[in-house]
Amino acid sequence: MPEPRVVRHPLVDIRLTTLRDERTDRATFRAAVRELTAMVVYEAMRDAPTTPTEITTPVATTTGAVLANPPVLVPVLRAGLGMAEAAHAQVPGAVMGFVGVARDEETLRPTPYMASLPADLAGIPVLVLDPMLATGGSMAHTIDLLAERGADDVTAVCLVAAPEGVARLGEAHPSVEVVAAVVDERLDERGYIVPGLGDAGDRQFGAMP
Ligand SMILES: O=P(O)(O)OC[C@H]1O[C@H](OP(=O)(O)OP(=O)(O)O)[C@H](O)[C@@H]1O
Ligand SMILES: O=c1cc[nH]c(=O)[nH]1
Ligand SMILES: [Mg+2]
Repeated sequence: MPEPRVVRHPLVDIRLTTLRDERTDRATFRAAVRELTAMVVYEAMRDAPTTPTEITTPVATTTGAVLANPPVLVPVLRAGLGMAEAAHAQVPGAVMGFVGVARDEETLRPTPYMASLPADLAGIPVLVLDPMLATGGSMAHTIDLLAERGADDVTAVCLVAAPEGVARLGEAHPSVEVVAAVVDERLDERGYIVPGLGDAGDRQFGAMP
């Protein structure tokens, strides 16, 4: 597995600071998730091949570009839902699939509850959207579902990743690339990323009763 690709930029750093700050309210947190997602998806698509296309401007004809192989976007519910619109805005032609998985906070194992994905993903780039890569269990489960459908070009697009999750993905799915806004220090004893930002789902949508 390649080293995770981290987006180094002051505009990334200031939004990460907003996300990390416990005083940030829900609406501001969601806005920072959207803004940061645009930047991380931009980086994740850096090497996407394009096909030349002839167009005419008001002044002259010229050669433009279209994506040769648009990706499928797969937000992981709930927290990844906050990334979906911003990622779609970057890649408007993308098809979107959905995976629902909640981590059992006792065992830290992923509990799947839904999947709505294209049946055949062979040869199609897939960007999985989840703000948090902690133990890596939720992402590994999602990529298992994609692999069952033939996916062979998967990128995990995260905002905050832990070294433990990156390592686990490297073992379970060595060909998967991780693109993140930051790789933090470690997990704590409850499986939370340190320093992290807390529970990304709760901070966007509220704690589940
Ligand atoms: O790498 P892991 O140890 O599996 O943890 C990461 C997962 O935890 C969070 O979701 P959560 O389970 O809290 O569900 P939610 O999005 O509904 O809040 C996060 O969005 C990831 O999906
Ligand atoms: O720090 C963490 C770990 C898992 N899920 C989150 O939302 N945050
Ligand atoms: Mg959560």
